[in-house]
Amino acid sequence: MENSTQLRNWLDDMALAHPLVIAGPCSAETEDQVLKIAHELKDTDVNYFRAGIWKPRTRPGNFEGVGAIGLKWLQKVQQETGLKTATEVANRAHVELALEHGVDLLWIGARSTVSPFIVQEIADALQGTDRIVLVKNPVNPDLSLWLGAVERLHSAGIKRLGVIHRGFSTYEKTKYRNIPEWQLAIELQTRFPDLPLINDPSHISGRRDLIFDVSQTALDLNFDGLMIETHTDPDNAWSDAAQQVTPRRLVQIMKDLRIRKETDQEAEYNNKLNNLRAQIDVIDNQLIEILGRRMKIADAIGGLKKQRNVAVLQTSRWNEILGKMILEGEGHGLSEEFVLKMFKAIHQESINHQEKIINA
Ligand SMILES: O=C(O)C(=O)C[C@]1(C(=O)O)C=C[C@@H](O)C=C1
Repeated sequence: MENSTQLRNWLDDMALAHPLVIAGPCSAETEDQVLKIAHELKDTDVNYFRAGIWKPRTRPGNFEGVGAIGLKWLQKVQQETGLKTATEVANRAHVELALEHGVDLLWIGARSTVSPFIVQEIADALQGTDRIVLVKNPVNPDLSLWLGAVERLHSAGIKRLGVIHRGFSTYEKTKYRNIPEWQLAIELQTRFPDLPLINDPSHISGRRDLIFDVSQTALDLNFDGLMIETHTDPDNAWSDAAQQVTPRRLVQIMKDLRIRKETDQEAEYNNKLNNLRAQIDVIDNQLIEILGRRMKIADAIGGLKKQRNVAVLQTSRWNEILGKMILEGEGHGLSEEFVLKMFKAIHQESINHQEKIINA
């Protein structure tokens, strides 16, 4: 699959004055609940009403969705509010039922995207559909797996495609439920600049107080839309209670978000920008040159260690460097996270250099 401006036709055709908004409860619970939320979202920026019908849960025994009856409630949403509808599909039977019930947008969840077998089954069932199909990132940060799923749908003749960034599972304790790894979304945009990219701040955050900031970051990174879980009584939701917001809060979020344009033609802005970029170019070249010099010294250390048969990894020296550099970084406005990442990469490169020398 190649990038093509046609990939964004379905989104451009909507001619929206704001990012695409998909909102609604994590799960459809009852007909009343679905319709109540939909009516509250009717005259807002919301374009698609979402509700989970089949819920993939981490452990059995939790609420696993109301099943096919919920699709009838989504039809009522269309009739009563004029909102288009969206739901997750995870196998052929889900696809067939969703298509039969006129669901306008279908998405493949993170736990399905990891399995090429499941994705292929869904692609085959969707063959040639004109519905919009979005692919959530796989739970692990694997861009090829994510794009591979999109490719399977593309090969099945599905033209109205897009992706949803919902963050990635991690063993580490962080403030997020699923860490965003924004670099991956940036790389995806570099490879497929025209593939519509939606952010799911609800699953990244896992808690409602982070949703605004995650959404703003997404818009600052040129995302095309947001999928935000919305419930009239979030605390008593049957699934994902902590991360859902009320329709009122959603409206406020949309009002407060600053929507940025991709670029600006104004002369003075461009002059200043070019000047600053020229400064960055000079510094980037210096960085590369200086890192090259550091590696030459590492090579010399490798030579010394070879003579004396000493191990490459020197943990205490390494910890000493890290501690010093974190403090140094702080003084220059650099976060600990960044300094750690950067020095881990430098250390690894240094080890690779020495490995070559010591084993030559
Ligand atoms: O000081 C050393 O012994 C090195 O090999 C250099 C260096 C580094 O790049 O700073 C690399 C590997 C060691 O684990 C510690 C530090």
